[in-house]
Amino acid sequence: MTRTIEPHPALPVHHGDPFGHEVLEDPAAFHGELREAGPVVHLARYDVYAMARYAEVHAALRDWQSFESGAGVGLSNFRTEPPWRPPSLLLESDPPRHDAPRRVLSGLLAPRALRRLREQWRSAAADLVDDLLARGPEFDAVPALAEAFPLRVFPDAVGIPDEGRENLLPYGEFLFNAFGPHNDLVAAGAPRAGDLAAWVNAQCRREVLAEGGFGAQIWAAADRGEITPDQAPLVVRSLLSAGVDTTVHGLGAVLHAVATFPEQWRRLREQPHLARVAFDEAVRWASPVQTFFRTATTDVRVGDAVVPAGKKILMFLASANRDPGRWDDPAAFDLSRDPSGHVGFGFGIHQCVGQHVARLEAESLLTALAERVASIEVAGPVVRHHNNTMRALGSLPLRVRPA
Ligand code: HEM
Ligand SMILES: C=Cc1ccc(C(=O)O)cc1
Repeated sequence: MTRTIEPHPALPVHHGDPFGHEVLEDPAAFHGELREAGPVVHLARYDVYAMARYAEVHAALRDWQSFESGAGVGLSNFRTEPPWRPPSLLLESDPPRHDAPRRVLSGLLAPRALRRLREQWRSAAADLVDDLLARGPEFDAVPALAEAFPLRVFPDAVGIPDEGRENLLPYGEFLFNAFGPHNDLVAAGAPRAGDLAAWVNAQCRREVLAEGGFGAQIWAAADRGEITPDQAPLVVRSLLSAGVDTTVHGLGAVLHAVATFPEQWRRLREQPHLARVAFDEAVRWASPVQTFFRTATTDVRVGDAVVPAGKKILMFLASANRDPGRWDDPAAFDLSRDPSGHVGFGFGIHQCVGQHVARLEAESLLTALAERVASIEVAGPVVRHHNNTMRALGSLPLRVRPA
């Protein structure tokens, strides 16, 4: 007999739609309403619970036992409806199933393991920026840099074939929309989802993966018994799922930030070592990954309220990253701030295992730009691209003045 739980009387209710175009275009007001309403708010439209303050989001991300990922980290509950693709062994798993795949990727994607890529990625960034500047001082940074650089370096690092790489961005686009409700964004991508998923799955097979790439290294971990051969393709799939669209929108965010705050670009040029902190500050400022869900494993008390077992909790990472209770002047992109502690890469056992890859991509591109470009300014309308989970730019027209 299913229990019909009415939301707890101490629980504020919000009737807005976090996945509607109004909020996706500019979520700041909605986030502010949720933070002011209380530590947890019932979103009546979807019968889910929202956490938008830094303190609760941070605490819930740490408490994987009360707030599990194994029922999916989207609106859909894997325990009541079939997932659209086999669940991830990292993102959509909890310990103990989560442990070995996580350990394997943590090793492969650790800063010391990425040192072999530094020189290659730096020169790839330099070539990309040289070619771009040779074509003139004005360009749309989304296709020219934010998309072009990850696609130039990451698929090769994984070791997938050249054929069909144009499927990577649309696959990620659909995946991140699919964490939300079946709205117009999911409907638009649904016709191609099966083919895109089939192509991605085919790139995870041992025989197509180039020697020395992350993919081949994952299969080698299976040979060593660190994961099973059945798990290996799914772990490769995690890289192809999480490793492209996220960095595209992370780079878009940092380019948007330095063009919007030109005095910060000047600081970065004076102190090039700030490239890394600039990226983390941009991830805090924009939160390319805006939200993820968890599922309550028991009736969980949050403040005076109780989130009933089995209910979904929407964690507003972007709101936590701009919570005035945690950050001074949160809407400012400021390189003198210490952004550590931001939840743009999550926190706890599921914290982004690819964050060092993302940081190396950003450091490579920002360094190449800082050496060649004296100033960057927005040169036209900045157009947002709506996605149920990601904060993304459709177009970022920039004008640069060469150094
Ligand atoms: C700016 C770029 C990126 C952002 C903002 C980002 C954000 C995140 C966030 C918020 C999570 C936590 C998910 C959760 O708690 O449910 C996460 C997990 C993850 N990320 Fe990233 N990510 C980025 C780049 C990457 C890259 C480049 C890779 C692969 C090379 C990657 C692979 C993963 C994987 C596999 C997980 C799941 C980890 C686990 O569940 O143990 N991410 N990422
Ligand atoms: C942060 C997004 C993300 C998406 C997919 C996966 C996965 O498929 O494991 C992991 C992280």
